[in-house]
Amino acid sequence: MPQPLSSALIGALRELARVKRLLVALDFDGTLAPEVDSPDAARAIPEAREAVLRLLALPNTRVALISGRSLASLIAVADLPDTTLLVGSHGIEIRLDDPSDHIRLNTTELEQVEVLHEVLGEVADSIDHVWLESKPAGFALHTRLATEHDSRVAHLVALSEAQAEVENLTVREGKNVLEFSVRSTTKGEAVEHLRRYTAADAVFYAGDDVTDEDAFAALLPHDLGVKSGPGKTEAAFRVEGPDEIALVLSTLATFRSGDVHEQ
Ligand SMILES: O=P(O)(O)OC[C@H]1O[C@H](O[C@H]2O[C@H](CO)[C@@H](O)[C@H](O)[C@H]2O)[C@H](O)[C@@H](O)[C@@H]1O
Repeated sequence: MPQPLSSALIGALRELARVKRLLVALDFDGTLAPEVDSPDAARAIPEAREAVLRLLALPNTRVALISGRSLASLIAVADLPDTTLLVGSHGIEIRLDDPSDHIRLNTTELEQVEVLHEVLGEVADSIDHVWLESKPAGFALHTRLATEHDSRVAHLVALSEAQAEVENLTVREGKNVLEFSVRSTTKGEAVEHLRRYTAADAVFYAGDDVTDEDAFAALLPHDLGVKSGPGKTEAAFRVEGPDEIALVLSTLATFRSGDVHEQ
């Protein structure tokens, strides 16, 4: 059962629902989907999925997922209609309305990915319950099931060895994960890109992790940011987790369908 939303948040959602063109941009893990031990097993809770489908069906309303996952992994776990705009790998991979667009790494980047694979693979192989998730432009070193000590060691060794081998590496820390990428983009840049692409008059963004802070920072005064769960944030509002995010999204869909009919 979700916690009720504050009246301030309900008021802000009512205001936001009135704009002509709205972009609803959402993080996936920890926001629509509760955290689980195996990334492949993560799914949006039914109420969140239902609310996303309602928003997707509304006119002048675009829905985007902006995730740290690779695009392929995001497509598999999100399982949403093709009208959903998708951003994977923290902004590196983008699937808009033309699905034929794919990330192409240059020769140097491809070599760097290979070096990273070797270095990080050795770290993962040598520490219990540490494993490597492969992405087109890098890797996520997962330590969720490792002991706290092993996790710290894995992060330290991986960081120093990867940085020694690959120049200008982008490193991001998430929940029980350290991510290495040979390209540098942020969820904030993704929000800006999607704002232009959809010609949105306002943006709603919800996210739970450190990398979502780039997206919150890219919001403008008339946009609305909602943080899912604990941790420092620049978002204007915070709710407890995916159950409450689902309620936020269904409230937005309800307001927006009313406002859309009045237009
Ligand atoms: O930007 P997001 O959509 O929040 O994706 C961030 C990372 O999510 C996945 O890892 C996290 O969720 C897993 C499933 O709940 C969990 O097992 C892991 O500990 C978390 O770090 C995904 O595997 C990563 O690639 C994403 O970058």
